[in-house]
Amino acid sequence: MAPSQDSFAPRREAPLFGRLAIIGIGLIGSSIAHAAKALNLAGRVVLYDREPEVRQRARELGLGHEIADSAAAAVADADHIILCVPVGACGPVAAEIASALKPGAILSDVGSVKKSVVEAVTPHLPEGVQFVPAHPVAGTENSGPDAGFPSLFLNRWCILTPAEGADPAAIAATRQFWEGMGAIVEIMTASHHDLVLAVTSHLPHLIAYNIVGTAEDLAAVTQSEVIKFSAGGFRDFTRIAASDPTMWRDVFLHNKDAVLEMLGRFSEDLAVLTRAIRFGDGDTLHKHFTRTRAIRRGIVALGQEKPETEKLRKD
Ligand SMILES: NC(=O)c1ccc[n+]([C@@H]2O[C@H](COP(=O)([O-])OP(=O)(O)OC[C@H]3O[C@@H](n4cnc5c(N)ncnc54)[C@H](O)[C@@H]3O)[C@@H](O)[C@H]2O)c1
Ligand SMILES: O=C(O)C(=O)C[C@]1(C(=O)O)C=C[C@@H](O)C=C1
Repeated sequence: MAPSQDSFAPRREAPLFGRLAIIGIGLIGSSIAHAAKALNLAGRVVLYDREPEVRQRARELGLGHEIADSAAAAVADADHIILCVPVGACGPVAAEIASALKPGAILSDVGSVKKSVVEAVTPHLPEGVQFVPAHPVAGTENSGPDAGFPSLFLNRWCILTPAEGADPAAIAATRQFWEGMGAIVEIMTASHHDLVLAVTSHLPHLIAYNIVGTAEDLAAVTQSEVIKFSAGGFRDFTRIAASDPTMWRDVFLHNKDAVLEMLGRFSEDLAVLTRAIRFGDGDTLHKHFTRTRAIRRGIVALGQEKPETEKLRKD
């Protein structure tokens, strides 16, 4: 059974926004739709996706209050608009909806990369529309309109990266919206966001994509036993490596500099471990593994580990 509405965040008595428009009905767009409707964060939740079969599925699932047939129709008269499309599509979608945005509206997004999204969206912003970029650091390896669930953002970070001088009221409303879905909001610059996420999210995905590909390439040598014996660490990598190819292609193309910087550091550190193994330097290995174990325990102590959310999802 899905968690009851009140079990993950309190329902608002009065909606925060009159009309919320969500462009892109995948994992994140459908999760926001579930939560915003259940928690009364918006009086009317309108969704649009460029794929007709996704719109059809969203209707069958009863997502939001209405599925629009064009992006312009979805955003017309909307107070808050969230782009939930792959990062490479944010600029083109902003161009598509620009003339339909009403003055005073707050435009936002959920992209996993922030600097390139800001650069792509800002030139299309009409006078009187505020852009408050957001990135909920919450997700799964699943995509599409069936993948969403309302408690996805509960106790997870949501990073806002407003430009210097952005309207404080628009930032405050965006913060309230994400806090309303149970997220913990932090504000930083887009560049800093991209550097931090390169190491905490983008690099781990690249490593997972790489190791699963390598194992597959070695199938002949291992007699395909990678699949049979993949109960432990490798299985965790396969979950991550099952993440959406379009989304992750865009992440790496749009956070190139930060990912390459972190990949360089990663390769240097890997060389140190490689040397320790080659020369039987157990002390170096033991010290390193002790340090990383402490990091994991710190994350668990901070409550940033996922099982809580996963559990809610399965209930
Ligand atoms: N998946 C995650 O774990 C996760 C977590 C946080 C943020 N994000 C970010 O959220 C965004 C969406 O990711 P998702 O996982 O929901 O992806 P998804 O693949 O589940 O959904 C994306 C949807 O966008 C639609 N779309 C693509 N281009 C479009 C366009 N031009 N106009 C209208 N619709 C369009 C697609 O048809 C698809 O239905 C991405 O920018 C991603 O970086 C993802
Ligand atoms: O848990 C997962 O499946 C995720 O990959 C989620 C994850 C992450 O790296 O933490 C992936 C990309 C998003 O931008 C935010 C969250």
